[in-house]
Parts: sequence; structure tokens; C-alpha cells
Amino acid sequence: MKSVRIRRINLQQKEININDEFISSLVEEGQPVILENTENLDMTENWTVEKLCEKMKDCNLSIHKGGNLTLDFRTKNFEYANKYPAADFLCEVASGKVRYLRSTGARRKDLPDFEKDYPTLSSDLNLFKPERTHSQILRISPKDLEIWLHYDTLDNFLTQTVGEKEVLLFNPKDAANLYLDGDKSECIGLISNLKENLERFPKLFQTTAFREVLKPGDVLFIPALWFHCTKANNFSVSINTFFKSLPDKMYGKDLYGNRDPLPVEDAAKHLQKAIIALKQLPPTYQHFYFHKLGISAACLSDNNNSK
Ligand SMILES: O=C(O)CCC(=O)C(=O)O
Ligand SMILES: [Fe+2]
Repeated sequence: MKSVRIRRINLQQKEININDEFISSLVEEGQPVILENTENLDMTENWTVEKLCEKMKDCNLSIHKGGNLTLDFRTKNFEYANKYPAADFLCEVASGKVRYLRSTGARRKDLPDFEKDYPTLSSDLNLFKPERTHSQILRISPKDLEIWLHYDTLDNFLTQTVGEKEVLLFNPKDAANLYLDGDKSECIGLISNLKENLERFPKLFQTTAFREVLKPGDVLFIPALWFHCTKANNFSVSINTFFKSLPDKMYGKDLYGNRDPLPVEDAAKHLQKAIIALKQLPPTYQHFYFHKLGISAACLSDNNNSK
């Protein structure tokens, strides 16, 4: 596996203002980048666990709760707990228990809106909000908590506020070597257990990992479809901002930022029909024509698994 550092841009040195024009240039470039000196740290330096308890005292949270710091969405080695008092959650996180907050909207069907949902926190921050923001999510993790490798279908700014966080990204062009199951990968704990993953998943050797450690004040741009996993090096608070860059009509209703664009859903339906049509033929014809039409074996097995 080749490993490269994610490019950093010092906004103050380069006298860059984050505005929609600058954001469009990042989207167009389509590469991950870390913006530093974003001047968003004004008041968050005093976000100790005690201070956060005070600021969030009226909040009840929906959290991930488990026993293994390497969270795995596919095997669900955690459960969800609702109406969790923020003070309990924060104390448990600070003492290293396996708890993770990915904030949800005020009601189950609402998109997370950090500014509105956590006004006592957001007033301490100077977060920029792209014009076409989809949702803004508060993420709190204990030391050493690692999130599974996955991609999202929206572009994303991940702002690190408290603690350091290691990040590992892959270009979507590496998808064939990432052992995908839907939008998640079978490779779990890539940051904590890279060696074991390379032994078990040898195609990883053919990928290029984009790595860095985010420090408070850093903002990581994760382009849509780039695979990512993160590991908190300390008690960590981050906020991520999902935003849209395709035409509005291409996005369906999506609470989590990972629904495929509508043209992809449309294409999948057509493909399904194509597979059903070809399956009327005897096996020799099927194999020949699947190959000729460029339908991969992976599509066929997906089709076999679907109801
Ligand atoms: O660092 C985390 O907690 C996960 C970040 C993430 O997956 C995202 O911002 O999309
Ligand atoms: Fe993500």
C-alpha cells in the first residue's frame, strides 16, 4: 500500500477566504485537502469535558454504545441508545468507554443542524457554511475510537475542534481493491490494525492511502465518494458539514448523506431489468452476453442476493 500525506493549505499565509467560489474550486479539483488556520477556534479552547457538560446539560443524545473501540457497522458491534443524558455520555467518553455521538436532528426525521440543535456550542465557533449545506453533525468520540471505512455521497468538511484525529482516505478509483459491501468496506480497523488487514485483504496493497492527523482548527475536505475512516487520538470533538455539489434534482431525500444520486438509482433499476432479460437465455448465452455488455460478475451476484 502506497501512503501519501494529505495536502495542507494555510489559509492565512495564502490570504484565502473560504467562500463559495473557493469551495467550488476544491470540489472541482476533487482531492482531499486540509485547511489550516481557519480561525474557527475562538472559544473552543476551553471546551473541557466539564465545560461541555455545562453547555450540553439540557441535551439528550442518541448515541452508539459498545464494547470494542473499533466500531464495525456491518457486524454491528455496537447498539444505539436514545435519550442519553449528555453529562453521562461525556463522562463515559472521557473515561474511555466505547461511546460515540453522531448527532441526529431534533426529531427523528430532521436533518442534523448543529447551529440550531446545539446553540450553546455553535455560538463558540465560527464555522463556515457552504451555500448548499445539507446537514451539520456533531461527533464526539473517546480516545482510540475508530470508525469503519465508508464513503458518503455528499461533499464534506470535517472540522476538528477538540483533540487530535487520525484520518485515512482512499480515492474512489481504488474501490475495486477495498472489499466493498454497499457503501461500507469489510476492512475494519485499518488505522489500528493495518498489518492484519493487509494479510486478510491483500488487494489493499494496490491502493494509495491518504493520511494525516487533524489538529484542533484543521478542516478536512472529504470529496464525495472518497472512502474514509478516522481514529481519535484523544477525547475528540468534531463537526462535519455535508454539502451538495451536483444539481439539486439529482439528490433524493437523504438523512445520512450516503444515498446514491438519483441517476445512479435509476441506472441500477435499468441494470436489474437487463439482468432479468438476459437470464431468460441458456447459461452459455448469458455468460457471453453479460461479458459482451460489460455487466460484471459483481452485479450478477448483487442481483442474486436481492429479493
Ligand atoms: O470522524 C468521525 O467521527 C467520522 C467522520 C465521518 O465519517 C464524516 O464526517 O463523514
Ligand atoms: Fe463519513
